[in-house]
Formats: sequence, C-alpha cells, structure tokens
Amino acid sequence: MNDLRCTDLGVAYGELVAVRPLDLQVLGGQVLAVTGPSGAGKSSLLWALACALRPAAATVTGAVEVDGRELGDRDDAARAGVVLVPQGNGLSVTLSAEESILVPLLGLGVPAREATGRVTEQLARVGLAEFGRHLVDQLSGGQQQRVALARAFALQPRVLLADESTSDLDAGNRELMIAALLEEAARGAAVVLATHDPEAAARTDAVLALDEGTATWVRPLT
Ligand SMILES: Nc1ncnc2c1ncn2[C@@H]1O[C@H](COP(=O)(O)OP(=O)(O)OP(=O)(O)O)[C@@H](O)[C@H]1O
Repeated sequence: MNDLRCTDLGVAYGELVAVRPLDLQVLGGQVLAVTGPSGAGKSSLLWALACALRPAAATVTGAVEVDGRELGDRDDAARAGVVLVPQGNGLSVTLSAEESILVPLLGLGVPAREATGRVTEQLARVGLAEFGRHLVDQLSGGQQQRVALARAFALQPRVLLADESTSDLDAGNRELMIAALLEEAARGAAVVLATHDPEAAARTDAVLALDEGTATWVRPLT
C-alpha cells in the first residue's frame, strides 16, 4: 500500500506549460528520481503531486491518488500522509530546530510525549542531536536541509516528495541523507526525489527525466 498514482497530471503558469500531462505510479517501497536541468519542471511536478500549487498561481490538470483515493487539496493530501520537503526547506526562521519538527506533529494531534520522542530520534538520525535548541536562522544551509528532512521523517510519511533535499550537503551527510530517504521507502513509503545529483539518482529504483516539461523515462519503474 502507500501507492502514489497520477493520471494526466499537468501544470501551467498562464501560457507557460511547466509539466506536460503525464501518468505515473510509484508503489509504496519504491523510490523514483526526477531529474532534468533548471527550469525543467521538477518542482512543479512535486508540488502538483502534493496538491500544493495554489489555483491562483498555477493551472493543474489531471488527478493524484493515494491508494486509489483521489486527493482534493493540500489538506486532503496531508491527511493522506503526503509530505513535501520543498526546495529551500520551507522552515520558519523564528523556530528552533526542535520546534520546527515538533509543531507540525502537535498540529496533527500526535500526543506530546510521542512527538517529543520523534523529535529526538529524527534529530539524531540526521546528525543534529546537539542542535535542537538552535534557531533555524543560526544553522547552515546544509543543517537546515537536514532539519527539513528530519521534520518530514518525523511525520512518518506514506508518500515522501523531496525537492533537491541533498543539494547543500557535504559528501558524508549527502550519503547519510540518501540512505535515510531509501530507508523511508524500505519502511513502506512511496518516495519521489527531484535531484541534480547523479549519485542519488543512481541509487533509486527508476529515473524520470524532465526537459521543458516533457517527461522521458531514463530507467522506468518496474
Ligand atoms: N510561480 C510561477 N509562476 C510562473 N512560472 C513559474 C512559476 N514557478 C515556476 N515557473 C516556471 O515553470 C518552469 C518550471 O519550473 P520548476 O521550478 O518546476 O523547474 P525545476 O526543474 O524545479 O527547476 P530548478 O532545478 O531550477 O529548481 C520554469 O520555466 C519556471 O520559470
């Protein structure tokens, strides 16, 4: 289960077609890499899969389903366990690393004791156990990326969409985070990574290349 499927999913910003309608199915346990040059449409595809594009900003066509149930909007997608780690992290600079992970968990109704346990566990998993009290603003770009991943992991996503989540990391931390993303799939999540990193793409089950919004399989899902 935890299967992500889209049918005829397309994105346009006014006249500009960012993603030409495509069909995709990523099963729970699978990892798909979406590659392509800057401006190819990778973020647009991930945001559309997360139902996170505002109708005022973009025209999204087609449908996204998790386990056969069509998602209506962003709240619906969040309820279905779809977690997006946006490019640039999407963290609030006024929160500490711990609070960044804790607040969404409490918002979802996770009991405080369990939420606190998940914060500790995930900060340690991304190598930031000592940085929980630091404000996001006081962390490096790479540390912020790891907090954003820890926040996503703590939500125990059924579908994890990570947009360039290893771009600011040194080789050691990149390796750790790629391994953690693969572990999320092993736990049962459907994982989609937008990445410029050939090493990360090589570790996934399949690679879809986007170019000016047109998708081509480099290595198809089986
Ligand atoms: N909000 C927006 N309004 C208008 N055009 C947009 C908007 N967001 C993206 N675009 C355009 O849509 C196209 C696809 O952008 P997108 O961010 O999806 O590409 P990308 O492959 O993720 O690029 P990068 O690797 O640089 O992050 C680009 O031509 C971009 O300029």
